[in-house]
Amino acid sequence: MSSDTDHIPSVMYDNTKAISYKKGRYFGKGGFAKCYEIIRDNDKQSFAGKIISKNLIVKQNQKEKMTQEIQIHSRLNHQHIVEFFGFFEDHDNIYIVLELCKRRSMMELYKRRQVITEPETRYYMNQIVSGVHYLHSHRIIHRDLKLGNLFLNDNVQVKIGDFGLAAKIEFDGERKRTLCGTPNYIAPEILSKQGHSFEVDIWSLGCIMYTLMVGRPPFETSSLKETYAKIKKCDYKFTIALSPTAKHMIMIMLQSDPSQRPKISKLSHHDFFKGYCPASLPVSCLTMAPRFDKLEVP
Ligand SMILES: CC[C@@H]1C(=O)N(C)c2cnc(-c3ccc[nH]3)nc2N1C1CCCC1
Repeated sequence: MSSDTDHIPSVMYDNTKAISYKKGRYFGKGGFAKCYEIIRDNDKQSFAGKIISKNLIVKQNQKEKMTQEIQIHSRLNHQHIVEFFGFFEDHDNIYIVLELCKRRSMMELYKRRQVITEPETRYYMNQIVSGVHYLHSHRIIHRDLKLGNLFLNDNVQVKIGDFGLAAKIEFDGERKRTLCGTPNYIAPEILSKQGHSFEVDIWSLGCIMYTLMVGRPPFETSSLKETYAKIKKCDYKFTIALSPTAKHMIMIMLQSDPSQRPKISKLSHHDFFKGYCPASLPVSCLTMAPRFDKLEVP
């Protein structure tokens, strides 16, 4: 609930770096945060600001989660991860300064297009897999990979964001037991509290690829309880014809047994990526299906 005690000033000061920002247009809510475009005064560069009222994070564990998100995100540096520019606070709020992704996220793309072509799916999955490979090689699990966290910049490049549920694997073989929050594409081992690790992100990637190519999430039903039952039984069907390699790639990611799912390093070599993959996509692809003249040689 948005309490009206939130006071978000029109000018925000980062006293540690002596930088000030002007508050721009409102983007919407992201968890506890109210999100705005913020414009840096000295060079007029625009950023995405995540502004969290201190009234909302009073409990110790909420403070710890906030610190964990900042601690994890601030150390990341990759072409397909949202850039983290810094954070600061004043009496009322905590401010997180992030890369502005002008084309918002793949959720908007999905809402406009419903389904996308195989070449487009290769283009997006290639970038998402590259970003997740970086995370896993730095022992970070994202744990909430979903279309709304896959941001798009003006060049239609994917940027993985929102590390609010992310965790660091501290030692080999560590299985996380708790997850405070509800991931959108939640893996079966989280539901059955078996302990979880990197494999949950592979499950989410399977859900993302299925949703992009079929036009709806694999386990969607009218109630959360029913959806969880389908996830536990791994009960999903392909209701439209996909190419054999696309179907195979989705199937190996959507396996109940986490140990059977491919590691992220293996995924990038899957046969699915051997088909035509555009080097870039025009912004028109966010609203209309493209026609690729380099169609696959039969
Ligand atoms: C700041 C939070 C979140 C985010 O993490 N990023 C990187 C982001 C970037 N550009 C945008 C952006 C919105 C409109 C143009 N760009 N939005 C971002 N969001 C949205 C804001 C509302 C929910 C999640």
